[in-house]
Order: sequence, then C-alpha cells, then structure tokens
Amino acid sequence: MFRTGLSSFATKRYLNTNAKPTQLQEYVESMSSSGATFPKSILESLQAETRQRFRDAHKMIPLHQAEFLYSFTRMIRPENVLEIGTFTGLSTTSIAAGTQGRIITIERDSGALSIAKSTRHVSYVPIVCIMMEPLCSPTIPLYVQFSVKKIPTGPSATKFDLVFIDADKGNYINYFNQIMSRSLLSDRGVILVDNVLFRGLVPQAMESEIDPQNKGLMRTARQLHAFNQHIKDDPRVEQIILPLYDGLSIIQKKAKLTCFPPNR
Ligand SMILES: C[S@@+](CC[C@H](N)C(=O)[O-])C[C@H]1O[C@@H](n2cnc3c(N)ncnc32)[C@H](O)[C@@H]1O
Repeated sequence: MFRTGLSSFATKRYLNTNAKPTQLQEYVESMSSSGATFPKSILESLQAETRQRFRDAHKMIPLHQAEFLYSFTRMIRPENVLEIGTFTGLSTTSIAAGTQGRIITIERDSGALSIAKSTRHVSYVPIVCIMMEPLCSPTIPLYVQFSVKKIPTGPSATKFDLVFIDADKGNYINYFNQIMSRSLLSDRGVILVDNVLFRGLVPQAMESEIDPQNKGLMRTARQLHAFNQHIKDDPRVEQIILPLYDGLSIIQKKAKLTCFPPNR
C-alpha cells in the first residue's frame, strides 16, 4: 500500500477520515486527469517491462506519483534537473514530459540504466544518464562524492531548478550536503525527496524500543528521521513534508525578507 498512493497512515492522520485507503485512492486516481503530454502508455509499458525483469520492481514510483512529478515539473518550469536514483527511468520520463530543460540522472545499476536509456523519453529533452562507478572507496560518503563530482561545478556550473532524490536512504544527508556545498541549487530551486515517511514508520523510529522483527526497516526509518531532522535544523532551507505516497518532502532555500509592507 505504501508505494501505491495514499497510505493508511496518511488517510488516518491527515485526512481526518475513516474511509478505506483503497477506496480513497481509487477515487483520487479516477478523478485526477492526466495532462495531454503525460506519457501514460510509455510509462505503463515501462512498468510492465520493469516488473518482468526486476524482482525489486516495487522501487518504481507509482503511476499517480509519476503524474504528480510531471505536473509539479510543469509548474516550476525547471531549466536543469538533477535526479539521484534513475532505476529504469519512470520518474525520469515523467519529469522529462513536463519540461523542455535538461535532465542529469544518476544510477549505479547498469542493468536498470540500460532500460532507462532505451525508454522513449520525450524526444526534445536532453537526458544525461550518469552511471555510477562501482564502489571506489570503502566509505559511502566518497562514493556519493564520486557521482556528484561528475557534475561540473565552479562559478559557471549548472545550477539545478529541480532535484529529485530517490536513491539509497542512508545517503540522503550526504546528497543534500553535496548539493548545498557545491551550490548546485538555483535560488528558485526545489529539492523533492521521496520516502521520507518510509511506510509511516519514521515517527516510531524515534522510540527507543524497537521491534526486533522490524530491525532492518526501522534502521532505514531512523536514517530518514535523521535526514528530516537535518533539514529542519539547516537554517538555509525550509521544508514541508507531505504525507503522500511514501512521504514526500519539498525543500527550498529560505525566503528572504526583502520586501516589507510600508509603515502606515
Ligand atoms: C527507489 S529506486 C529509484 C526509482 C526511480 N526514481 C523510479 O521512479 O523508478 C532507487 C535507485 O537508486 C539507485 N541507487 C542506490 N544507491 C545509489 C547510489 N549511491 N548512487 C546511484 N544510484 C543509487 C538504486 O540502484 C535504485 O535503482
């Protein structure tokens, strides 16, 4: 359920309703209308191919979230997009359909990336797929630096108006830090981060007692809590966490108070 749309976590806590999540989800999805350029049939065949070839096909975002990404991209009109975690390209394709800009997407799994590359992306969007090299250092942070390092930096470097983070959860803080320390986010840039409520388990991750049966999941939930807290404590940015899908954060640079209303 957590990957398919509204979680029961979201419906109980945020919609103030006892309606069944499946019923709500069906309603929400049937009432949403796709944009004319939303490549639904391409995404459906991509989903089918991914399910056929990958045991971990559940890693794909659900179709309704793909529509959200497309729509959100259209709203903010990014010129440059950075995606971390391509997998087979479902989110990449959805973003590509909503922009005429350029997308740089990073993935470490060559098998998944080959499907992403062969997918018929919306033709006018240049997509640069970056293959992560195999682990070049025993420490994960260097691994992260390695991939992000391939993106040109410096004064004339690309700044991204949209960043979508959807990769290994234990590295979310590293990804964010890399983006900020390399000044990769434009002033109007938005970072979208997936899975920040991780099956609704993240609030429980702060409790000291952990169900031993759920140890692995709770470890990930704790990493995501650490990420959420890290962003909350960073004075440069503001974040809003939406209890949608598996939890989605919207992060942007803090608004500057430059325009005060005149004294009366
Ligand atoms: C949740 S999936 C991405 C799903 C994709 N956004 C979609 O909508 O279909 C996460 C992906 O991140 C990749 N990944 C994990 N750690 C990575 C890393 N350090 N660098 C690059 N890719 C990584 C995984 O191989 C996996 O394909």
